[in-house]
Amino acid sequence: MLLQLRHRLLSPNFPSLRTFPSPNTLPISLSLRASISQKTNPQSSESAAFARTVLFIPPGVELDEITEEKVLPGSNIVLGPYAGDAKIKQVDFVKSSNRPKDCPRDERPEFAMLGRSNVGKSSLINSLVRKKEVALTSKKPGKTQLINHFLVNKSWYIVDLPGYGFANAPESARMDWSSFTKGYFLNRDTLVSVLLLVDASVPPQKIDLDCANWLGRNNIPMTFVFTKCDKAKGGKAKRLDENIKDFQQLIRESYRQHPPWIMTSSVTGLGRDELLLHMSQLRNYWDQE
Ligand SMILES: Nc1nc2c(ncn2[C@@H]2O[C@H](COP(=O)(O)OP(=O)(O)OP(=O)(O)O)[C@@H](O)[C@H]2O)c(=O)[nH]1
Ligand SMILES: [Mg+2]
Repeated sequence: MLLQLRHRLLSPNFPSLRTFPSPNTLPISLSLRASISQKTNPQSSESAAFARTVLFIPPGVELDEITEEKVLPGSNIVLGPYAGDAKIKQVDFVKSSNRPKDCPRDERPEFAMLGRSNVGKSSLINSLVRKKEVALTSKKPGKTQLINHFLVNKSWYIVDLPGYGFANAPESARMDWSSFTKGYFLNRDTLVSVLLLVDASVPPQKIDLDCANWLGRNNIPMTFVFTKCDKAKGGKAKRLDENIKDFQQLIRESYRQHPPWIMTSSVTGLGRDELLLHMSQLRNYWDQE
């Protein structure tokens, strides 16, 4: 069912098949929309290659239908015919599990929040559902310790996970990541996509790239969600844009097609509606397969 989608999202890079545009045509994140309007001319094979490698083109969209308006602001995501039902009317906490096998088994589709401790996973959940304390957050890393399932509109799950890369959490509270990753990510048939959160206010971190590469190698669909994009006041705006661009450049070295990415802030709500639309198109496609 997911194979087709997974394939579209994550084609591991084989050097002989590289179709990346030359570096000077690569867009930087904040000027992506401008770049697209200059380049999405369906008559040109260069622009088709550009669109295919840089944009996330969901099922049901033909290359020659893509216009600038169809790309969600602050992202590389093209909106397709499966988008809809992006409003959150109800959210219910269902359960906390400390083992993957204790997670709900009712076949509803789910999205998992993954990323370093303190990157803003729990905050993003609260922002998406527009409630302050559905998921508990903290200034101190290591707040979320269990697998938490939240049921949205009685039909799909958002899953809050403990962060990785926080060495100072007490041993008893720390997750065994090797058994967790195997147990959860590799066997969770209802996982529509991982939302891999990356802090846009710091330069690319090896642990995030390792995580992305592990997901890619295992054909687990992912969307990169850049967090804390409000931390861009004054001179920091350029730095934030450079962090995102540098991260994307590193990812591009591993993928023939770029996975979807989007810029967000849980403080200002930036990217919230766009991310919900993206999740709706992945979910609706998943549902009908
Ligand atoms: N400026 C800013 N701060 C944020 C944003 N998102 C989260 N934070 C802050 O970052 C800190 C960590 O947020 P959490 O949501 O608890 O992070 P987490 O990824 O769930 O962390 P763990 O549960 O420890 O893995 C808190 O102090 C948040 O207020 C954001 O978009 N902008
Ligand atoms: Mg958390």
